[in-house]
Amino acid sequence: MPEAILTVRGLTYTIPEEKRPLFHDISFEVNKGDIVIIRGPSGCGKTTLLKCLSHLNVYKGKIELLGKTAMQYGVPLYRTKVSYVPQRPSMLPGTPMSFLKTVHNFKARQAYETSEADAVENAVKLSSHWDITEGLWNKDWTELSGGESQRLSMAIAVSLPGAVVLLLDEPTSALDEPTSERVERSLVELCHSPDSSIEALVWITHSDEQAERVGTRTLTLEKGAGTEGVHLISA
Ligand SMILES: Nc1ncnc2c1ncn2[C@@H]1O[C@H](COP(=O)(O)OP(=O)(O)OP(=O)(O)O)[C@@H](O)[C@H]1O
Repeated sequence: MPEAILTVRGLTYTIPEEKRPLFHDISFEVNKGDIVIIRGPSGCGKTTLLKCLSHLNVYKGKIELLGKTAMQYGVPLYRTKVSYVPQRPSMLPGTPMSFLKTVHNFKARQAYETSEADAVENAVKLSSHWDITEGLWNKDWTELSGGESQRLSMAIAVSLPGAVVLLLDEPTSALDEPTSERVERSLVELCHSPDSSIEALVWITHSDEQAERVGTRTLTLEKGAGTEGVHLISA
C-alpha cells in the first residue's frame, strides 16, 4: 500500500473576477517516492495547481500533507514543507547568498534547527555539481544568466531544511541538455535519499524525454479540467 504524503480532494480554482473555474473537483495523491509529472497544454493551469498545493493561491477543496491541512501546520510552516520552486526568481534584490541567508532565517524555519553555515555549505556543494562556481553566489541576481539563476534558486530550495514535497515548475527550462540531465539526476537522488527530508517531487515539464526519464506517475490536465479532464497514470 503506497504511503500518501499529499492528498488532494475536490480541488477547484477560479481566477479572481472570472466565473468559470480554471479546474474543478480534482482529486489525487502524491505518495512517498513519487515523482509526479504534470503535463498539459500551455495555460491549462499547471503552475496554478502547484501554487494551490503550496497554499500560495486561494482554492476550494482539501489539501493535506501527512493528514494535516496548511491551517493546522500554520501556513508559513506548511510552505516550508510543500515548497514551490518557480521557474526563475523574479526581480529579487541582492545576491543568491543574501537570499539564502534571509530565507533560512525566516521564523517558520527555526523549527528545523539547522545552522545557516550548514545550509550555505550544502547549497554551495550541491550547486558546484551543476557547474555553479562559488563566485556566482555573490553576484547580483540581475547580473546572472537565466540558467545560472535557475540552478542557484534550485540549490537554495533544495538546501533549505524541512521540504517534504518539492513543487518544481519547469526546473530545467533554461538549461542545456547535459546540465539539465545532471540537475535531474541530483533531484531524483535527493527524493530517494534517506539523508534528505524530501519524500516526493511534483514536476512540471513540457519535455517528453524528461518526463520519461524522471517520472514515476503522470498527471495530465486538460484545459478547463474537471474530474473527467485529469488523468493520473502510474509509470
Ligand atoms: N491570479 C490570476 N489572475 C488572472 N489570471 C490568472 C491568474 N492565475 C492564473 N491565471 C490564468 O490562468 C491560466 C493558467 O495559468 P498557468 O500559469 O497556471 O498555466 P500553465 O498551464 O502553467 O501554463 P504554461 O505551460 O504556459 O506555463 C492562464 O491563462 C493565466 O493567465
